[in-house]
Amino acid sequence: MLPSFAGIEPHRRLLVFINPHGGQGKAQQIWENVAPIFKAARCPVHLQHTGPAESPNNATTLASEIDLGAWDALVPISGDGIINELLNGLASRPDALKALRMPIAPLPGGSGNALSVNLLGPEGVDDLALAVLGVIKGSPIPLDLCSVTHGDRRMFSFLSQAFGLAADLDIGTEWIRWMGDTRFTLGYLWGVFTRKSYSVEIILNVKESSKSAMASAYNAHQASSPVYEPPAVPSDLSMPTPSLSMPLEDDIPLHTELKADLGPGWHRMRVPIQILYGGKLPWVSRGSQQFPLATGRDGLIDLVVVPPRGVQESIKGLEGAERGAFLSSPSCYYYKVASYICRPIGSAAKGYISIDGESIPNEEFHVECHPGLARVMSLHGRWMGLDKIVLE
Ligand SMILES: Nc1ncnc2c1ncn2[C@@H]1O[C@H](COP(=O)(O)OP(=O)(O)OP(=O)(O)O)[C@@H](O)[C@H]1O
Repeated sequence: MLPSFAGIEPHRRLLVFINPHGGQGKAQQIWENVAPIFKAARCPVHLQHTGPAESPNNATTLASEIDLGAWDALVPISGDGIINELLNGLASRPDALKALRMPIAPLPGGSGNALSVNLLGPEGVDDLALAVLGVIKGSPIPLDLCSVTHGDRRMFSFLSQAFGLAADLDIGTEWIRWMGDTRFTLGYLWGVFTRKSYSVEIILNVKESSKSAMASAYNAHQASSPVYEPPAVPSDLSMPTPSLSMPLEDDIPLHTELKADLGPGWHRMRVPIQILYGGKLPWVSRGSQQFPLATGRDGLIDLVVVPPRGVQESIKGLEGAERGAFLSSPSCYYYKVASYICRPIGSAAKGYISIDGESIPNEEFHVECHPGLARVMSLHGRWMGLDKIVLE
């Protein structure tokens, strides 16, 4: 047995979710291809097809009713939308903290498959056998979750919150999902040529804003990170509640321009932007490392803010997306925040807001990060970001 597999219980009991509608509609076929491997590994399996939002087989509803003692992992063959639904279903239970420790072990079956890219890397995500090995022999690692509050609704996000062009290119291209992740590039180009600016008020609790300090911390983390780490248990065992109810109008220094050097503490900006993108994991799709400084387990949200740019500069911004090259651009602002609020203003209040790739109503939303709430089955024991960040 490989040393990395020591301590892994064999014959995992797997609850497999198939979304026949996800991505290019290949989930069923993927299952038929991999089922013999699970049989050979003698993993007891139960298949569950998911249904759309209003159906009783909606993944959120299914996860809220799972018998936790009956399974060792949940295996969605889907995109990131079903993973978001499963996490929200687990989080909705009275025993949420325990339920969220049920590992999610994804097999990529959507169009973006960002969680799988983060677990296996952009090349590894094409290797289905590797993903299957992760289900059978992976180890659970902690996953920070973000609590997103909008109106009177609260949901959990594991991947990203997007506003401006970043949301338009995702939600606005749902109708061409058959293209796979090419739809994101086309959506970006479409947005660059048609809409350039979105007015927004951003209130953020900054922990770090120096790119070089963040890069050094990231490099130290990547160099020192043990491959297998016991899952962290959240210190607060009550479910976290939104806590952004402080008086906003008076107590926060007002910044009318974007600045790179925001000191620690609360800041407010009223600015036109092209992109506002918050996230927890390096990759948002196979071709795009939007949060290259994310370690996935620092209890902070990586927040990228891009001011309006011309067509040429915007297209240049695509260069090196797979290595997060935009990070070196002085016109892209990158912050580590504990929480933030986004308030679309004026005509921007008509655009899309995307949470983990799913659309929510366009209205003010609040985000805060809760470390280590969920578990994901990982073959490598860490997120597959760059080994080292070098600012260009
Ligand atoms: N049987 C079904 N028929 C129609 N829609 C479904 C069905 N099952 C689930 N859904 C819906 O599919 C969406 C999630 O799809 P999924 O995450 O698998 O793929 P995706 O959106 O293409 O992936 P990605 O996020 O990687 O782009 C959710 O909105 C969910 O409600």
